[in-house]
Amino acid sequence: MMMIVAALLTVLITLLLKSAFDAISWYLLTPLRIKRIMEKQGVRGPKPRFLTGNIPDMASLVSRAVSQDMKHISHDIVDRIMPHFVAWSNKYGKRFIYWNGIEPRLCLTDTELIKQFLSKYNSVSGKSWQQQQGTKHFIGRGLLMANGKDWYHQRHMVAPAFMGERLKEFGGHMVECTKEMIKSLETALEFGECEVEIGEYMTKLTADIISRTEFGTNYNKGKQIFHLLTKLQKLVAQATRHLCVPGSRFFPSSYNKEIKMLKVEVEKLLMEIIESRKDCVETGKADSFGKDLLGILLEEMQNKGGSMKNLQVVMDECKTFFFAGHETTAILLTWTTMLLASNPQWQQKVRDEVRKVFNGETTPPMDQLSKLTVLNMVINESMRLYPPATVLPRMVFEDIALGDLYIPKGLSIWIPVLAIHHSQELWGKDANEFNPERFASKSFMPGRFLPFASGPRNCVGQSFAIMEAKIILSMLISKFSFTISDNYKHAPVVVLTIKPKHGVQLCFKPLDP
Ligand code: HEM
Repeated sequence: MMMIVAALLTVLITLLLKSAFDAISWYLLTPLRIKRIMEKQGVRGPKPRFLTGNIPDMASLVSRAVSQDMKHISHDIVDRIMPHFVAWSNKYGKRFIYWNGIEPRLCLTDTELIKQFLSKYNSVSGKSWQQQQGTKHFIGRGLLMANGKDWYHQRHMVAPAFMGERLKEFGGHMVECTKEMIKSLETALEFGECEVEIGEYMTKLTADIISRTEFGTNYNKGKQIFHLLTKLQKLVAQATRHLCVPGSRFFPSSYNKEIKMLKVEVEKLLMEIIESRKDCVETGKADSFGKDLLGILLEEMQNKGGSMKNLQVVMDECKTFFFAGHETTAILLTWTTMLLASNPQWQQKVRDEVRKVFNGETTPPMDQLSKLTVLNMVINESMRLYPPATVLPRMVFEDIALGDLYIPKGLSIWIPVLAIHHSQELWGKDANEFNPERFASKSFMPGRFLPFASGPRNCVGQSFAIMEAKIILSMLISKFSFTISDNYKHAPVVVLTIKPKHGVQLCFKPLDP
């Protein structure tokens, strides 16, 4: 008996010692090692605090910078959105290191190194533990958060859904949903409302489009799921703030409990859709799982033997695509309409082009979308000035050599997309002006325009998003003219993506048919 107790105690003590060593290594030794290696190479940065690193400094700089609205519409917003980047790059130079909690991050603005890193080192870099943990209950290990072999497999599974004929089929959903949005705008105008907060319309529209793309005929249940996911996203964002406190994810806090409850509810609804699709195929009512994204994922799962693990991947993927594909596109559309409303000459140029390409049709001919080159220039300029994803963080999992830098395993590379997009050095003196003409020539420097990231791990939904933006904007602009309302207050802020704090109020006028 004594021997069993002694053996159990030994195991327990060994486990405790191992956990203590892992925690010390994770919270102290590894970060200090990285700091020393980077300092030897002349890369310095602000002094971190225990556990929270530079998070409190960032939070206070940002909250001061965005405390007031801007006096007028100016696109000179880097000081406002990334005051910490401006302060630290002025003090420590173009490359500096700062601490997101216990995670050291190397800020990199050198376009050549960025290009090299994103294209060459994809297989040894990815999403950090902190990023994965922060989104675990929300999007799980879907494509956006997967690493290594899992990422490779998932990417190859979903990529075909966003190419060629499949993409064109999704275009049909986009046109139908946009028609409904235009109808509701017309109804609002008939009731005498000429001022509209366009962000709300765009958010609803892109959510409708992604629900139909993912769930086809189960679209209404899809919308219910996405409503719950939006709630879940807000709670998860709150919980993420405490991730630097060891063990915080196990705290029985009210939001941790609510997160778990919502997750269960979302997955229950997803399972109902999946089970009904499987039933239809098994009973011969349908000969495939469907042509929507869920159908493609289920087909793939069946080919792989269909274990419970795969089922979890399918559910995580459905949640990921809603998250990654809906808010980003809504934001792009909201900023682009704001830019077109405040630049009437460009609005007219786009309208003239759209009329020529539509050639009397009320809906865009799918095979002619590539001819909307002026609109494409405007969309690019909008994403340059207001990139929905303002930063790209990637963790390095193996020691690598990047240009003249030796990057140790465990360091995250932090690419400040917004600052790069506004750099006068890279874009010229008018970097903060709206000038779509700069995109007239296709030969722009690689590494300086990164709205969709670049390299093998770029945005898999890029063509989908551009097609969606072209369809929505072309249909909108051929029906209405719009100007900025006097009530619009320019106040970009970052809440995950870069958003207008008070929305974008526009005055709409129907055009003669
Ligand atoms: C204007 C719209 C969009 C922008 C600006 C955008 C931007 C991005 C960026 C910057 C990334 C890389 C993120 C990172 O690795 O940290 C990304 C990845 C991703 N995006 Fe998008 N995106 C947009 C629309 C979409 C749409 C419409 C979908 C799907 C329907 C989508 C699905 C994804 C997925 C699944 C990933 C992860 C890809 C991977 O890791 O392999 N995105 N997006």
